[in-house]
Amino acid sequence: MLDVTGLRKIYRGGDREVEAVRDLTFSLPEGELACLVGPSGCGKTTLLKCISGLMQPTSGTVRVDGRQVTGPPPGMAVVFQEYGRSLFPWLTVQDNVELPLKEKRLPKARRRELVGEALEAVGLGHAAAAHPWELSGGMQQRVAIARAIAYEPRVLLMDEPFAAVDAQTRADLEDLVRRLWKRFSMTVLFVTHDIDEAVYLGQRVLVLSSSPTVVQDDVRIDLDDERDQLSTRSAPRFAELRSHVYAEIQSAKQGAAAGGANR
Ligand SMILES: Nc1ncnc2c1ncn2[C@@H]1O[C@H](COP(=O)(O)OP(=O)(O)OP(=O)(O)O)[C@@H](O)[C@H]1O
Repeated sequence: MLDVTGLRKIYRGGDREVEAVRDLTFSLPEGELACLVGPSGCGKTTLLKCISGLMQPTSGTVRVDGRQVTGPPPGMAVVFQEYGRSLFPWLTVQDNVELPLKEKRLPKARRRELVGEALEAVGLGHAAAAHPWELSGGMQQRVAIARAIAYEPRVLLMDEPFAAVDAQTRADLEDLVRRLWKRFSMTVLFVTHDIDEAVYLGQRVLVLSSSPTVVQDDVRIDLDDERDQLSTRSAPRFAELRSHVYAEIQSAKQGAAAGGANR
């Protein structure tokens, strides 16, 4: 469903060049939930911008469902970290969620149906008439998730979506993402700084090296599909997987400190 091949991105400004992403290749089959972790500044956001067609790579290709991405692809939705800036404060929750569906030119009755279903799915059916500034941070992020879901995406990209919410809300939102992923059968690429979050959520964790970036490791998460914040996180296998991913990230950082000698 998502194929990234030989992706390279160099930022150029004046006489300065930053090679943010060197050579990234990976594929996500339809319906997979994969997490992407890597040291700060390794190019995670750059990668997502290239996948979502917001930015052109310097070389390499991104394909969604076999079609090369040259602009925002149909059937893809993105949830960003900064929910406060991604919702329009002058629109109600209902209108925020409905806006992309108007762009899609769906008839009003269908729009209302999708918005209602998405808000119910994130537990905000009661808040349709509220404005974003009347909601807590966690609720605003659920509105952003509802807006993405209502769009009926086949591919959902999430860029550190829970970085700004408290730990309890974060755990609830993680479980929400897994429920929605199963219910709507989407392909999900979830970017996070948090190793525990990546292992808890993903079927697979892609570990990126430090900049300039390559895929350092691709870890299959062989935990039980039914996950639970208490029992999954206290399972011995969870601890093994998290230690493995942690060690990979440390080695990526050391590789960078020693002159970028990553694989
Ligand atoms: N517009 C830009 N112009 C020049 N350099 C940039 C630009 N955007 C990002 N970079 C550089 O590219 C590299 C990767 O940045 P990016 O934001 O993609 O990393 P990240 O992994 O998302 O970071 P973090 O985990 O800290 O959010 C960094 O060295 C950054 O300084």
